[in-house]
Amino acid sequence: MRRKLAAGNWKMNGSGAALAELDEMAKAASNGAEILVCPPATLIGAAASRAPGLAIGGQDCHARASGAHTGDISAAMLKDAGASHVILGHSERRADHDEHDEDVRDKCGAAWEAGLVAVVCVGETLDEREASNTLDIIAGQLAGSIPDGATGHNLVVAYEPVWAIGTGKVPTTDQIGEVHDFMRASLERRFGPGVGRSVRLLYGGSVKASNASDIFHVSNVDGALVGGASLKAADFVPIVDALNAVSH
Ligand SMILES: O=C(CO)COP(=O)(O)O
Repeated sequence: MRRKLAAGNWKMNGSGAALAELDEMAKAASNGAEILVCPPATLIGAAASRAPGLAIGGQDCHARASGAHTGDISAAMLKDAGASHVILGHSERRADHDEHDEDVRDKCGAAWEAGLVAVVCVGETLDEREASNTLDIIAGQLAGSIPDGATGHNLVVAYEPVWAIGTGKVPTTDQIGEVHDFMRASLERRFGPGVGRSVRLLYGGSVKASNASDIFHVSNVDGALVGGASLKAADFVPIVDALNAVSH
């Protein structure tokens, strides 16, 4: 059985005052699903101290352990600050920082070296979907962004269609199911059935309380990676509740 995971990506939002939101989120953490919050790096230490019942993650790490990389943060530093997870290869990093699959793969290796769980993001653009290239894009990103050595403990994969992020547009449940079943089969083929079946697969892109339940009933959806609706406990906790209400 894969433990369900509700993950929040705060992106570049939140100052110290936002940490109060974690208190209500932490209360929801005893009901089954694991809850992961990835605040800006400046808040990781305080978030981890304030809400020990939540998993706390970074939103990126450098591929190297240390060195002359001004402004960057290593995986070991995230771990030292209290993080247990790190989001890697988010489409905003791929677009804004010119990150490619090889970069994500190197960062993933660094995350594992530091003992962090990597939440590797994949997803097609609207042009790619309209050209019927979605599964090819996902196959390439999975193969290129995940190093050998994945396990159900060190890897989570998030399917985030770029066109669904922050837009209010959500794929149909059939479209989500097609990609998630495809990702499951790809992981089983590459890493073997045991590992392939144990890696958790999240859907991300305009998840809200109103659509969460339908999404969580899709096969091979083990949870969500939530952006805007993870900033406030009043929005995020109902999503966690919807996840806990699903029995598959
Ligand atoms: O990018 C996302 C999470 O990583 C999704 O963002 P939204 O939930 O705001 O669409």
